[in-house]
Amino acid sequence: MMNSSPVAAPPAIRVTGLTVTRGGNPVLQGLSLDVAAGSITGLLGPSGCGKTTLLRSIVGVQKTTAGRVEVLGAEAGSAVLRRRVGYVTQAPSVYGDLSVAENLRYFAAVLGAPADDPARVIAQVGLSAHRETLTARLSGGQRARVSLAAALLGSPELLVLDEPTVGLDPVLRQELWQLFRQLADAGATLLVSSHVMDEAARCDRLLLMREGRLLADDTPAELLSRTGAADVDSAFLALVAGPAPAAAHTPSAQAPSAQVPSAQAPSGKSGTSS
Ligand SMILES: Nc1ncnc2c1ncn2[C@@H]1O[C@H](COP(=O)(O)OP(=O)(O)OP(=O)(O)O)[C@@H](O)[C@H]1O
Repeated sequence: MMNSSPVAAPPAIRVTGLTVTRGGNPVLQGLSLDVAAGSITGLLGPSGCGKTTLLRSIVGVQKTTAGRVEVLGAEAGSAVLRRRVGYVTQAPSVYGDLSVAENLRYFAAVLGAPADDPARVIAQVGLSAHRETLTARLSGGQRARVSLAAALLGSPELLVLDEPTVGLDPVLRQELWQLFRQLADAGATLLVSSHVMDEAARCDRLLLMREGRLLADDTPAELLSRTGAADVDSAFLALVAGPAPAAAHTPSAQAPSAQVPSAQAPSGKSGTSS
């Protein structure tokens, strides 16, 4: 007889027992989580809780002490992931002395992305009117969008975005979240960190972190109903005040693994560091 139960798609990211120490301090403490493919997952938590460190571990540029990080079925940082993962760091990593279009043409050439990709990604981030402007003359928010555009080159399957909406006005934030949704609808997986809790409602799933541990891994609706809170800010406070953090779930199956480190980073930064 055929088994009619649906087969769960493998997660885009699987983190198992991840421990990271930076400057002698434990920053991530045995973190386990899955990120579903084709969805937007928000990574939320107060400044210093370890969000960037987790994202760096996922793109393979962070030295880890223990545990395992698998991305799209390969070991985080594997060479095979170079064109499949886009990463936007908090600091825009583009050249100030090149125009927007020159930056994008340069990164497209480095990545071997299609020749018409620069124009596509410039339009996606709403910078077509500034394509010939020197990047150093752009506002902070515009520069951040050039960085985002670079990460969109080659249409990566996974986008890891570290606080992509910081410093943007509400209209631009809304437009970027619409873009994130379009990308997820087209099948991409997005992991987006933020400490703006009101962005949480735009995500399919939320990972709430505190002091290197996972406080919650829920949909926005589950998080609110579980805590009885009216918004994510209050839910976070309720969880902090609660008796014990929700246990981080342990993934039940292992995805296939692969080899060697290095991830697509617009700045061309590579290698791991503490
Ligand atoms: N290069 C480093 N050396 C030593 N400790 C570090 C280093 N970078 C970060 N840390 C420490 O690691 C911890 C987590 O930092 P991380 O940048 O991951 O936090 P975050 O949640 O992303 O914060 P924010 O929201 O402010 O960006 C912090 O306590 C920070 O002081």
